[in-house]
Amino acid sequence: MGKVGLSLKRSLSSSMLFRRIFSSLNLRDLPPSPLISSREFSGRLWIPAGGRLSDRSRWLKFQRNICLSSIRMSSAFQMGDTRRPPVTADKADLLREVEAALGSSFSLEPLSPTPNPLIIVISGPSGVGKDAVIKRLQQVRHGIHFVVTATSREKRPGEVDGKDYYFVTKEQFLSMIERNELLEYALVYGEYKGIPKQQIHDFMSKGFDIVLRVDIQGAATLRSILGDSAIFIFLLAENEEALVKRLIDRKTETIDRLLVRIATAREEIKHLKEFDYVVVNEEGKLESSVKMVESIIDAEKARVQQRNAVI
Ligand SMILES: Nc1ncnc2c1ncn2[C@@H]1O[C@H](COP(=O)(O)OP(=O)(O)OP(=O)(O)O)[C@@H](O)[C@H]1O
Repeated sequence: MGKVGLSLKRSLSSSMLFRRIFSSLNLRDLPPSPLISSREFSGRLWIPAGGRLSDRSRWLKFQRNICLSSIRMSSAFQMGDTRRPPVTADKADLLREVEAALGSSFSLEPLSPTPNPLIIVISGPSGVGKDAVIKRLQQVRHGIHFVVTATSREKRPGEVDGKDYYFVTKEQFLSMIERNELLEYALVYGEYKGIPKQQIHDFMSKGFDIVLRVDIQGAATLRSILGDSAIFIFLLAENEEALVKRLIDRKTETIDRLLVRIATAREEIKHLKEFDYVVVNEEGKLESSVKMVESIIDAEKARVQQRNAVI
């Protein structure tokens, strides 16, 4: 079958273009082509002579011709040509053509380096919701490891050894200090709390982000050890009353301990400016607080100058 060339002016709108092709070919009853869209036409299009296609096999042949001519057109497209390159139905063929023209194949290596694992320090006054936020964060986000803190305090109802804390005796804790196994430790309300180093090493080497939960005093110590290589997040309640109500609701505090925690919280809030971020954990809005922490982590992952925490 001979061929005639039909020159399509690029200035024609896409609807005009299609109307023109379809009216010349009498194809109104045929299904629309899955292979081409009117936007993809430019330059010269080849169609079978005669122009009347009445059955499906001829229609498919017609589509094939369009593809072939489109590939031919893409060969003619040269660097420096400001026209949009024609898009073929077979992207793989076009890709190979471009690679051949450049004389090298395209790399599949990521264009940006893999972000470093982060150390995220979450701190804030007692009862603000540190445990609650971290627990939920662990449920919704993969690739993070919450370092289980060792503590000499009594286990609270519902807490699980090795999951919430490593519950150890005071003697056991003191021997961990002696063996230099803790990144940081402190005596808080008469009880020891400390961060085992080994867990951080193990999980960072596997690419996990590390979440540490410490009180304000612990955060200050970690800042002196880690400097700007870690992210420091201060968790706050929306106001003092909400904070106290939360502590009362928890039913873990005697009135004396409550008073100590409130006085301490008032002092601790003054340290806010030493942190990188503040997240307000509003009453009944735990999910939003967790989302905010996630956003901070995501933004840190997108930093051009990555933090580089080394323990
Ligand atoms: N956004 C919130 N809305 C309502 N209640 C909350 C919210 N966040 C936490 N809580 C509740 O407040 C109480 C205190 O939370 P949590 O134990 O997590 O605080 P914490 O900062 O870890 O305290 P501590 O430092 O004393 O261990 C818990 O009963 C918890 O379920």
